[in-house]
Amino acid sequence: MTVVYEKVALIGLGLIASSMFWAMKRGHVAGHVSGYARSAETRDTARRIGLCDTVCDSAEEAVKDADLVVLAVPVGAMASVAQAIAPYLKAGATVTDVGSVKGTVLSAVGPHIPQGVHFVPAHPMAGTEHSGPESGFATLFDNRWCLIVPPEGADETAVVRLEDYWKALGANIERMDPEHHDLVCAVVSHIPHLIAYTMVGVADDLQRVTDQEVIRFSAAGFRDFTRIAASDPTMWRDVFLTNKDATIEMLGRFTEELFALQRAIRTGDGEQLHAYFTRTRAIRRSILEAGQDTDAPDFGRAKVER
Ligand SMILES: NC(=O)C1=CN([C@@H]2O[C@H](COP(=O)(O)OP(=O)(O)OC[C@H]3O[C@@H](n4cnc5c(N)ncnc54)[C@H](O)[C@@H]3O)[C@@H](O)[C@H]2O)C=CC1
Ligand SMILES: O=C(O)C(=O)Cc1ccc(O)cc1
Repeated sequence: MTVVYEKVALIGLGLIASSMFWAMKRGHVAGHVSGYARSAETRDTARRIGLCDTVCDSAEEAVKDADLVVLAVPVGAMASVAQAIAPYLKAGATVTDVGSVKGTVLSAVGPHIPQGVHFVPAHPMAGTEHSGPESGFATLFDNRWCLIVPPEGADETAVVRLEDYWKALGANIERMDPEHHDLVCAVVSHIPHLIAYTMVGVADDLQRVTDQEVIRFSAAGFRDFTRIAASDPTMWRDVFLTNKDATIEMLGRFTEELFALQRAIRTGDGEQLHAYFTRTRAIRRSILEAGQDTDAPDFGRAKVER
């Protein structure tokens, strides 16, 4: 495979950045990868496991001469990181991010990007409940979607180059506008996480009256919820704080449906329940047919060979 960017800088060295690094190495997608993480402990870990060609002690040093700068920090930290690196960006470079929310990133990061530097946000629709520099693996993005969300008037050559980069990491790409992105992600990712957090919280409350039975007898469905509810608290706090409108809107629809099902149970309307569950089963089948089933229970996924 050919090198898409000669020098790539990764800011934030967690699950997504480390997976990008291993995928870049696998496909020879970048000539040189530098990395920076805020904590000295993360930088030490990165050096120990060979994550990045150079681990820098400042963001300034990491982005120097970079053709692509990837912001891979929680959404709430994107703007301050962009502000800090702005004076050191090379003319003609591209800044991208991998944040789970796009409207806020565009409005908060965009103003910090200097003239002559391209800004092309992106969002890989792939992840796990694990975080940190040791959780990444090269195959994370294989056959998964990466949504590309260019601001109005973005340079087409820079956008296509970033798309080529994500394809080289194994992903399929699709362009979206930020409002649509945030609505779609509220449905397919953000609300499901909120529901998982709530279900596990309810079970934890109940545990106090059921003498550990929730843990002892937990069935597969509940275990799937606990996997999702083990996701990084900082990352998910930021997702809900920055995708407020779409999540509130979708949560409203969700509670309406929940009340409808509650009513069907109370009134003994088996037909309605059966019809509903038949419809949702078909959705699962269509996901499997599309080959997007990498979220099936697999508690050892992060141990996949890098
Ligand atoms: N975890 C997932 O499944 C997915 C996450 N994302 C997005 O990717 C981004 C990164 O997520 P992960 O790699 O999972 O997170 P992570 O928690 O594994 O890594 C985050 C990194 O950012 C650093 N960081 C945190 N606050 C910072 C700050 N204020 N300044 C500088 N560095 C800071 C941390 O030290 C760490 O190195 C987030 O914006 C998240 O929304 C996107 C797709 C999937
Ligand atoms: O682990 C899971 O089930 C996920 O849903 C991963 C994920 C988390 C956040 C994103 O913005 C995209 C994908």
